[in-house]
Amino acid sequence: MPRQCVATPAATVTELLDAYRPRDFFFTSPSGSLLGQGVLTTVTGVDDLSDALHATAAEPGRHAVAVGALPFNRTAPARLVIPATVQRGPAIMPGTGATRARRPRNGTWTATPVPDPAAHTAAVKRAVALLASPDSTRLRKVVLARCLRLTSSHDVDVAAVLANLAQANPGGFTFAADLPAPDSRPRTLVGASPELLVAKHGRAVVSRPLAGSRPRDTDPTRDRERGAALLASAKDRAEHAVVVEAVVEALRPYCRSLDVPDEPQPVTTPTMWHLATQVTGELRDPRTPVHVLAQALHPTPAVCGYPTDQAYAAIAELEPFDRGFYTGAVGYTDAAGDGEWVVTIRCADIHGATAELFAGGGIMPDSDPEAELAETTAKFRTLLLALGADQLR
Ligand SMILES: C=C(O[C@H]1C=CC=C(C(=O)O)[C@@H]1O)C(=O)O
Repeated sequence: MPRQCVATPAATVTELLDAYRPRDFFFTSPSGSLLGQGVLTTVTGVDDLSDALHATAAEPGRHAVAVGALPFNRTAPARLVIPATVQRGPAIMPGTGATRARRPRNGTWTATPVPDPAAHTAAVKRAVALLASPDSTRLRKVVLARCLRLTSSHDVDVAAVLANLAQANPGGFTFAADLPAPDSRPRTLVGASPELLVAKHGRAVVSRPLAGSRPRDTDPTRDRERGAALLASAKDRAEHAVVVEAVVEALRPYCRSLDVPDEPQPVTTPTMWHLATQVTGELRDPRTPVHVLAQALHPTPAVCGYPTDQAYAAIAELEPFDRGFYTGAVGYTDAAGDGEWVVTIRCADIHGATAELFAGGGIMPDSDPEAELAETTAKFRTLLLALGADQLR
C-alpha cells in the first residue's frame, strides 16, 4: 500500500517556492500554500480520485492530498497526482515581502498570436451575430479566447516565472502543475488565477465567480473611474449574472443552504478589474469531496458560456486552437475531501523554450469587438510580466 508523507505546517512560502522544481505541484491561496513532489499515483479521471485518495495510506495522524489539473474539455484526460511528499505552508501575506521576484533568464522572444487580432475581432463579431440569431435564441453568452505562442532563444525558467507570479499576485491563486509532455522535457501549466471555482472545508463551501472586466489604469483617478464604470455597466452585470445563476444551480443539489449576495463587488488584480460574487453554502453531506463539486461546476459560463452545450459548440467553431488545460481547473483535495480548486485562467502552458499564453472574455449580444480584443491583450500582461516579456504587448 503506498504511503504519502505530509508535513504540515512545514515551510515559508519562499522556502516552498525555492524548493519547487518543474514536475512538482505548487499552489498558493489566501488560506495557505502547498508543494507536492514525486508521484505515488496518477489518475486521469476525476471520478477515480476519491478511490485513489482513500487507497493511499497517509502517515499516521496525517492526511493524504491529491493535486492536479482538469482540462477545459470534460471528456479529455485530467492530470491528477497523489504526490510522494506534500509540504504545507502559510498564505502569502500581501505587503510583507514574503516572496521575492526573480529575473527570468529567457533570452529573446518571438510571439505569434493565434488567431491574429483581426481574426479575433472577426470571431467576436460572428459570436455577436450568433447571440442575436433567431436560430440560437437560447445561446445567451459565449466566451472566446485567444492564444499567444511565445518562443524564446533559451528554455523558459519555470521556477522563476512561478516566483514572479506569486510575488506580483499575493492575493490570488498562483499555481504550477505538471502536464503530460510529448517528449522527456517537463511541460508545466503555470498561472495566477483570480477566480475561485470552489473551496470546501467540512460543511462550508465557497465559490467566487468572476465575469465582467476592465483593464487597470496606471493613473489612480482614471483607475477608480474604470472600476465604477464596470460596476455600472449593464452589459458586464448581465454577463456576470449568467455565471452566478449557473454556479448557484450547480451547487444547490449539494447544499442545504446557500447565501448569494444581490450585488456583485468590483475587485482588482494588478492588471484587471473584475466583477465578483462570493457564494457561500452549507453542504448537506460534509463528506462530499471538493473535486466532486468542482466537476459539477465546471465549465462555468465564466469560461464557456450559457447554455453550456451551445456555447461549447460555438467555441469549437470559432476558436482556431485547442484550449487544453486553459479554462479547466487546478487545485487539491485532502483525505477529508476538503480543498480548493481554481479556474485555470491567467496562465501559460510552458514546454522547453515555448510558452503558450491564453486569455478570453465573455461575449454578450452588445459586446464591442475592439473592447473584447483589448481585454484579452490586458489579460496577457499577467504572464508577460512574469516571463519578463512585457515588451511584447
Ligand atoms: C476567460 C477568462 O476570464 C474569465 C474570468 C473573469 C472575467 C471574464 C470576463 O470578464 O470576460 C471571463 O469570464 C480569461 O481571463 O482568460
